[in-house]
Amino acid sequence: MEMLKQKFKAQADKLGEEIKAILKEHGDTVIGQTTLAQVYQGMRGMTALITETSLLDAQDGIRFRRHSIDELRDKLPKANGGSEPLPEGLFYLMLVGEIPTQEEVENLTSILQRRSHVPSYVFETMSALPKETHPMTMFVVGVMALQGESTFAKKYAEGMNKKEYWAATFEDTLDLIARLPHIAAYVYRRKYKQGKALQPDGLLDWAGNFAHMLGYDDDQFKELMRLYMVIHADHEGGNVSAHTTHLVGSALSDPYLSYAAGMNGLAGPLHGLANQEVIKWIFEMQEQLQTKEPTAEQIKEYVEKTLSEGKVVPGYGHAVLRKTDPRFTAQMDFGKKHMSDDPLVNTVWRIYETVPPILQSLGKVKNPWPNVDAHSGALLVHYGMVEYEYYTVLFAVSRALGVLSSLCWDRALSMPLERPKSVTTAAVKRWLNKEVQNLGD
Ligand SMILES: CC(=O)SCCNC(=O)CCNC(=O)[C@H](O)C(C)(C)COP(=O)(O)OP(=O)(O)OC[C@H]1O[C@@H](n2cnc3c(N)ncnc32)[C@H](O)[C@@H]1OP(=O)(O)O
Ligand SMILES: O=C([O-])CC(=O)C(=O)O
Repeated sequence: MEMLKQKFKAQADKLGEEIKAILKEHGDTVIGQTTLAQVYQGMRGMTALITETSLLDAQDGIRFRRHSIDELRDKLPKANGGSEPLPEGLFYLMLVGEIPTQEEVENLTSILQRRSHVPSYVFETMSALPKETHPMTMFVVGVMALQGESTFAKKYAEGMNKKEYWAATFEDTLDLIARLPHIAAYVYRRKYKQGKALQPDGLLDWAGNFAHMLGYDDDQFKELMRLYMVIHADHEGGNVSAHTTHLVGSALSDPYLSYAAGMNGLAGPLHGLANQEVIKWIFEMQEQLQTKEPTAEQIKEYVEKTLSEGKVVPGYGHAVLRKTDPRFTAQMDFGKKHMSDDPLVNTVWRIYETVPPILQSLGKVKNPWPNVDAHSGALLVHYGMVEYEYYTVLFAVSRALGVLSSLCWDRALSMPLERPKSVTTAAVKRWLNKEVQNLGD
């Protein structure tokens, strides 16, 4: 742990110096223009954030420290006998910018195991909620219950020096990542498995143990969990969950508060909740059509019905991507390898052939291609995890790796309070009518 922490600090000090030099020489350089449409329409395409852990290309998709998903699947260390990357390795990569060795990943796995204890009051807090509570709500309540454990919050209350913020954030990050699978597994077991919690297996890796605590001991499911935890971890800084975590963290809210805030954003249907919406939508289609494998023609009609009811087709479209999401493709590859004759997985692939031309024909959808959420549920259902309301919790556990390593960077680089300017439409009108010189006067 000390080695990883020192390595991170050394990288952060180096980058901090480079940023100082960049700002000294180029601080006044204009990087783009902002239009009124962008301000009114969700700030699409407006470069306004620095996030070190990953970068999204509209055509090629996400790269983590310049490594594509295919490269990660190839280069990151694997579990014994496995072929999918270990998410601990990706976390290491996002933190320090280097692909770790097998030994470095194994060390990180054991550090996380040692920090994974969750106090019983956290489970008691979650169990006070009615069983019907949405799993994401239970999960975030669990995270919030744990907030009293924050090293950052304790040290801040004791008068911590600014120079120590990064170290306290680092401690909280490791603690929280170590504990999240336990909180998440508790939610699943309580809601769907009569509250029968399963003991962790200290010999397993972080994702393998998570699968085990959920109650899925199939080796292939463990492999799926490793892949799932890698591909959902980060998507640069502007997505709702990453941006929210960063924004809330900028007020020096501790990592527990910041992560919980971000996950409330992930729980929205246009963001992470879309994965549950996809399977719900497909199950409803199967029920309405009375078939497990609808034809392309039947899917087309169902899509048109969805659109005519003023709803979006879940799992399709993206705010940045303009091609099929490589996270979709990675899951398709996993499906072809392990379950190519599964009817639900085949339906997902048939939807992929059917939906893009329909969305394209609307003339307004900027990206008619599938995103990560279009595929994930069908793989989970294959192994028996049919409780789709739970899926976003898996996403949330994975997303912790990205947003929390980013939060470490935020504090190590002394990122300031985020506070952009807003204006009213009345102010916009005054400015357009030339009644005032500057927008916002
Ligand atoms: C992990 C993730 O967060 S990935 C995204 C998960 N979300 C989904 O899959 C939900 C379905 N998709 C969507 O709602 C959108 O594509 C979003 C939210 C992802 C992106 O939104 P935007 O950047 O605003 O998309 P875009 O600029 O293409 O929107 C233009 C129009 O097309 C519509 N559109 C976009 N995607 C879809 C879709 N999948 N189905 C139907 N209509 C769509 C928009 O609703 C909008 O319509 P409007 O002008 O009548 O309001
Ligand atoms: O990038 C986005 O806006 C949404 C997304 O796919 C993610 O956060 O994984």
